[in-house]
Amino acid sequence: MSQSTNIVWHESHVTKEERVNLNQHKSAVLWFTGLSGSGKSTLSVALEKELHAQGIHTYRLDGDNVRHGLNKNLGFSPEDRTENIRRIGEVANLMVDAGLLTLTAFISPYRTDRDNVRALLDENEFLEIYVKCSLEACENRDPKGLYKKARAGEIKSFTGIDAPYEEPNHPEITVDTEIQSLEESVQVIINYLKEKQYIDARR
Ligand SMILES: Nc1ncnc2c1ncn2[C@@H]1O[C@H](COP(=O)(O)OS(=O)(=O)O)[C@@H](OP(=O)(O)O)[C@H]1O
Ligand SMILES: Nc1ncnc2c1ncn2[C@@H]1O[C@H](COP(=O)(O)OP(=O)(O)O)[C@@H](O)[C@H]1O
Repeated sequence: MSQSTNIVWHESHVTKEERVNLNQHKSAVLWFTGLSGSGKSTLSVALEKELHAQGIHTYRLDGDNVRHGLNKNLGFSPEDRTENIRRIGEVANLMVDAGLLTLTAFISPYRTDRDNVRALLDENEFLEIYVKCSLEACENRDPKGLYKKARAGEIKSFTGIDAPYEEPNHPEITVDTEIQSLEESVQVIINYLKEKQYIDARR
């Protein structure tokens, strides 16, 4: 990869802290990770709707706006998945700088890749949310019919079938979508954000 030289950082006259003060809530990344079909998209969409209704400035990154655009040159090899997550981490970092509660919904199967994104951000700005769901249940849901194709050998290197998924060791939040309803999972996350004062408990 080519490296740019002679690049000078130009400081902004509006800081992240000033943007956060204006918004009256903290900025951070809510990083959803889990198997395909575990509920990352469903949950992040529902959570964003709720946060928006409470006056929180949000943005959601997911396959639709990333793998069809910024990362459309990437596939599903281990190297491409790593690059996918690296770029998403950089974009999420910019969004946090912009003062947003940023929700990301990617399988992000490798612990090291997720930890590298965590390391990019300031302390307490990366909240790993493990969307827990057994492979069996994800496969039964199969909302896009992809597990069926993977089992038939039509899709290679499918996460959980013939590509790995590394569970988080110490996620800030775990939701189990086999046990909890969508509404319960959303409430667990909202409660965490209030308890840790990312958002005002009186909202
Ligand atoms: N080989 C393979 N493995 C896993 N997933 C596959 C694959 N091929 C296509 N898809 C579809 O792409 C979605 C996952 O993209 P991500 O960007 O989240 O993947 S990763 O984080 O880079 O691993 C994933 O979407 P979700 O079901 O929303 O997770 C699938 O719909
Ligand atoms: N408790 C739950 N939480 C989230 N999704 C659920 C739950 N129970 C069933 N589902 C269903 O599981 C599927 C999850 O799909 P999706 O959100 O696309 O997952 P992912 O983004 O992780 O691939 C959806 O069809 C959703 O309706």
